[in-house]
Amino acid sequence: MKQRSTLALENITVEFPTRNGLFCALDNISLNIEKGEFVALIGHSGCGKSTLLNVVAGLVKPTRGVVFLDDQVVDAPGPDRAVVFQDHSLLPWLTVEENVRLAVDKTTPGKSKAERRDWVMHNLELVQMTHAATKRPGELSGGMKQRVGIARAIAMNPRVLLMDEPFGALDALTRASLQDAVMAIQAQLNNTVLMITHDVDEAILLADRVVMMTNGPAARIGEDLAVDIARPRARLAAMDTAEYAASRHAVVHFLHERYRNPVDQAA
Ligand SMILES: Nc1ncnc2c1ncn2[C@@H]1O[C@H](COP(=O)(O)OP(=O)(O)OP(=O)(O)O)[C@@H](O)[C@H]1O
Repeated sequence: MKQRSTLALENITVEFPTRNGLFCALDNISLNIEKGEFVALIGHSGCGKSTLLNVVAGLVKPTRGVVFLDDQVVDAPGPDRAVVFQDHSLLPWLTVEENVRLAVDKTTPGKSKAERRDWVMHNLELVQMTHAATKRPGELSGGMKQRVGIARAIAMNPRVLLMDEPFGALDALTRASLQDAVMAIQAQLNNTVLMITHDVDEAILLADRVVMMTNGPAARIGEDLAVDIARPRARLAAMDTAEYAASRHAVVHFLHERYRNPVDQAA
């Protein structure tokens, strides 16, 4: 029998009850992600990306279908799947260090206090935030808060990192610097990642595969594109490759020709 992928979504359908009856958001979606793979999920607003990520996070129960993580059924939130949201969701009354330590305390109960502190600082170092360890979120820029959110997620040592538009609220330069940080961390830790983005360049630069969703209702996976650009990927050099241009063309064609934004179509 064929072995299941590390993360296996099998025939996921999500229907939401609404005042006008059932609304089918996702229709029979199957997706396999291997250990260490970085998958970007892209599609127009409202197609169902967050719903799919929330199913994997255990925050939305599928109407039909099953999610397996290392062959175990996933049907509730758990520390094996850390989520980074667009809004960093740090606790404002705790320092940077305390915010990360909260997650570490929950997920590594066996470690001594000193070990946990070292682990917190190690993860802050990965996102280059040790200098701000004693600051509170209110004293940080948006990009810095998002770095701490990423440190908190990876400090949980999750089997899968789920990112829902993690850089969506940042300006272009800060976004680029965070993308570089995530690529560096990925190269070091070999995380398994599912990331939602609206940004074609971000998807291609970061991901091993770009999974494109059709417009809802009843969204499906329209195309699953492997991005064959060698790693490590230096931004400018990667963008100059023929593979980058071909991948970009495929995604733009999908989003703006085959499955145009339903808002534009209605105009
Ligand atoms: N709890 C709910 N009840 C009813 N409908 C819902 C619910 N949650 C989501 N939907 C609908 O399901 C569809 C998919 O929503 P979802 O938030 O997953 O889309 P998305 O692709 O993440 O959008 P965006 O890119 O704008 O964040 C939308 O039409 C949305 O209105």
